[in-house]
Amino acid sequence: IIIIIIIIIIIIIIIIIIMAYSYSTSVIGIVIFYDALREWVAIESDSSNVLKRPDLHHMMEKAAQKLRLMGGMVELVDIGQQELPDGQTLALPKVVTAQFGSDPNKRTVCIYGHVDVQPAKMDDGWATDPYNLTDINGNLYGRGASDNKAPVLAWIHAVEAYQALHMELPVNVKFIIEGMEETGSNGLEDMIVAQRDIFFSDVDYIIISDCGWLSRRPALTYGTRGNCYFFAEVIEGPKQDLHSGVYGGTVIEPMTDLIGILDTLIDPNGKILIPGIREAVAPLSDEEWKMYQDIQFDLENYKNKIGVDQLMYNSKVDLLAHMWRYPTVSIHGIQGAFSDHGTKTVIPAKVVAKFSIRQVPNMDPAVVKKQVTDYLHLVFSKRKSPNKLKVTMVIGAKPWLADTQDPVFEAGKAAIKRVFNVDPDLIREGATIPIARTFQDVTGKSIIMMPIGGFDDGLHSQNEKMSRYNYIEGTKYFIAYLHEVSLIKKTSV
Ligand SMILES: CC(=O)N[C@@H](Cc1c[nH]cn1)C(=O)O
Repeated sequence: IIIIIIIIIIIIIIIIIIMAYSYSTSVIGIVIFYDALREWVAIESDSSNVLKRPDLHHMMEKAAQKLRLMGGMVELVDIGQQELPDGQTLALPKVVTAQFGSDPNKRTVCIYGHVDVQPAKMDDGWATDPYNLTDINGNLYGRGASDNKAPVLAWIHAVEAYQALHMELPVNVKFIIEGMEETGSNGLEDMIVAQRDIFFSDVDYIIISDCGWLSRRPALTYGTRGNCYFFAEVIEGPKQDLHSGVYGGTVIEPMTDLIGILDTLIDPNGKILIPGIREAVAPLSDEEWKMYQDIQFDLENYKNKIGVDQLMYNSKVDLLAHMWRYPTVSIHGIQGAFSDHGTKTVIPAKVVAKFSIRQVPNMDPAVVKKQVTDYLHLVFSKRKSPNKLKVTMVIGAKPWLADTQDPVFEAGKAAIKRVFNVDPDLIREGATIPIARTFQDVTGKSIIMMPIGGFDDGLHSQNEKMSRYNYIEGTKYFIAYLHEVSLIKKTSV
């Protein structure tokens, strides 16, 4: 009996030691992850604010240094200058490239991410300082936490995990990290073209983790919409703003012309009225309909999340289809309009409408530009206004769509199954990641989007966050993916 008791005590002690060890290592792991994200979020790398450009340069240096310390072959690639509206120029943040391993017998993956952020200030309505990562109930709040600093770090931690365990990386891993994503990835396309036969020559797959899940269920993303962004200016009206009491009723008002033509873009049921746009859209196949049907998505949750009682469509399939694979027109604003508090009785002399049309297969931004311009001029001419209309397309980003049968998606599904023990949703993204299509067109490589962001992370909004769960489990998922993607080689070579 004494011997049995001693054995039981020894077993209990061993169990306690193992539990204490695993707890302390997981705590250390969490602290390391947390500290890394805290340090990155603390840098106000807002690419839209020229005054923050030194912070952005610092952010790129910091990312490069992190990869250097891990033993990566790192370069900071100069991508030139940005031309500002006032004609001045400003150095673009360098693009960080890094490489871990160059074994020709292994697959090579290239991780794309960005470390610039959208603007954020307390006055916008943040509950905590946007640049001081704050942990509340398992959520890490801070600007850029989800978009895109934690996902970039999660990929870095995945490589670190192999290193910490003294395990050989199963694939060669490259990184391409930019600092201008939030303002249109200036300079990156030229860099990709220039590096096509150099940096990208041995890359098999390009991975982007710059989007989110649709629900609590992990997802793989196989498509994004593009975007054509227009300015419609009504000009050559009065030479300056006028008093509406004194001049109202005597002049043909630019704002009335503008509102009149804007109202002809889309009807109240969401039907785009510009001839040719709807006709170009690839039809919804039965297979696609079935895929949407199987996706976990709750319309009531969605309504609650955005705070509306009624949506444009009442069925899940219709809603998802209009979110991902049909075009839409959004009117964003009117420059020159009176928009302040108060009751200024002004007739604005010159107004510029900003609107955009999300692009889907098989739309072509060059064709859309002509369709929109011709249509608006026709509608405007019918008004017989003495004012002039000028239409310009300032962004023309194409949609991206991947083949979900590509082995790169099978590897993603297997990694999700391994870590989360569920089959992922295969989803599309209504927003635009212009560089995805550039990667596809320029390099010809397979692209996959592997989000780890939550559906409620508040990207670009107040109180952006990344949950601890998604950050940590997301890192495990990336570790598993590097393994799964290496198996593609074994079966197909
Ligand atoms: C991911 C994301 O939010 N992308 C932006 C990019 C964009 C498109 N047109 C202008 N900017 C988006 O709005 O989709």
